[in-house]
Amino acid sequence: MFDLRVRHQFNAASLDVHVRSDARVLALFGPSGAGKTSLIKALEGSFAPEFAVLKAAGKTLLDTTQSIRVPTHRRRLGVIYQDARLFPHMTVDGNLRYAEQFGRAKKLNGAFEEVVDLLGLERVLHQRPATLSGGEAQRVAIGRAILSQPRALLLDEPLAGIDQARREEIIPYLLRLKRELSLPMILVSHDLNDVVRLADDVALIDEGRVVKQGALADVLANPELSQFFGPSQTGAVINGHVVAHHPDGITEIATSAGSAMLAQIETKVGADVRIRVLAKDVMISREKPIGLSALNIWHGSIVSITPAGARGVVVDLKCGSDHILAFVTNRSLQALALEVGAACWLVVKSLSLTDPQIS
Ligand SMILES: Nc1ncnc2c1ncn2[C@@H]1O[C@H](COP(=O)(O)OP(=O)(O)OP(=O)(O)O)[C@@H](O)[C@H]1O
Repeated sequence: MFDLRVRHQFNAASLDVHVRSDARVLALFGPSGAGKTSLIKALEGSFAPEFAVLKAAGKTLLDTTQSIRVPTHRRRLGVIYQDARLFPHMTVDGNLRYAEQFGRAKKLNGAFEEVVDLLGLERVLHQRPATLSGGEAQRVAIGRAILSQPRALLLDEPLAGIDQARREEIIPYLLRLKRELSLPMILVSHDLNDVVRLADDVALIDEGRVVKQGALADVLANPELSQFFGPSQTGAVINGHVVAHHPDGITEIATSAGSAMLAQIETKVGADVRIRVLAKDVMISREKPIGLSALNIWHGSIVSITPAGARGVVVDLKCGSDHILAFVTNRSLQALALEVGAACWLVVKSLSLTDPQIS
């Protein structure tokens, strides 16, 4: 749905990227100054790179080799920035109707009500932007973008200016958009939690280059990238579905690795979830552990062992059809005689399973 090629030399930095994705939600992830915003600006038309071939949802928006340059106002991209940028003198209703009216000549019957409902905006329709919380303002900005009937949504750090509690409030709405609208989206973020919850594909960008791109689970399970993610963020994502909420406050999730138990979540029984298993939270045992308080004990075999810094390695384990990464010190590597092909038991404390969300 996106094919984005950009080359540009700034004074002190250069950008040379080719990002491709057919997924519903593509995340651009990387540190500050990596080049993510420049890519979004090139797409929306506010930055003209020296070389670019930009395609979104089947339409070529810019091709410097063929002098194709769709004017900004005809690119039909809904862009959502860190700040909501609403018209301050209009109510929420006015902001949304403006987008509906000027977005495209053809008004879609029922679309307004549907978007208001989708984003939970009924209660604030008659308020002015100054009286909205950051989360509400962002939801209005998203609604406004959708009502202009874009070919794609570009979300440039939409949650960056919002405190954690409000972020938790917005993410379910973004997941709803993803589920209910057939609109390709690009999410720019430097927060891996947001990427894990929303994206299907991810492109890792650093210093103006693509470090890696592909399906989210594949990229996050790549042990070579532990240097990029760092010791606290390295970890695989596995998919599962909720099997039961037990009376003792534990939710049980079925995964290909086995049952995963975690502190109760609100997601309905049967719903799909994603679970992030951080490499620092996984212990390895050669024997089946007994008498441990940890609730998640899975069996797997070692696929690779990759050096990660001076003190340890990242062990890639295949459990069922999933890959799980574990940080292991060099001392434990020796003591357990870990090697490729060895069968192991993995121990993950229930509370270490993080960020389950509807996928
Ligand atoms: N107009 C410009 N003139 C000079 N350098 C620029 C310009 N725009 C971007 N850059 C440089 O290009 C690099 C990429 O910037 P960009 O804003 O795209 O990064 P980013 O990944 O979006 O970072 P952030 O998350 O901080 O917004 C940076 O080194 C930045 O200083």
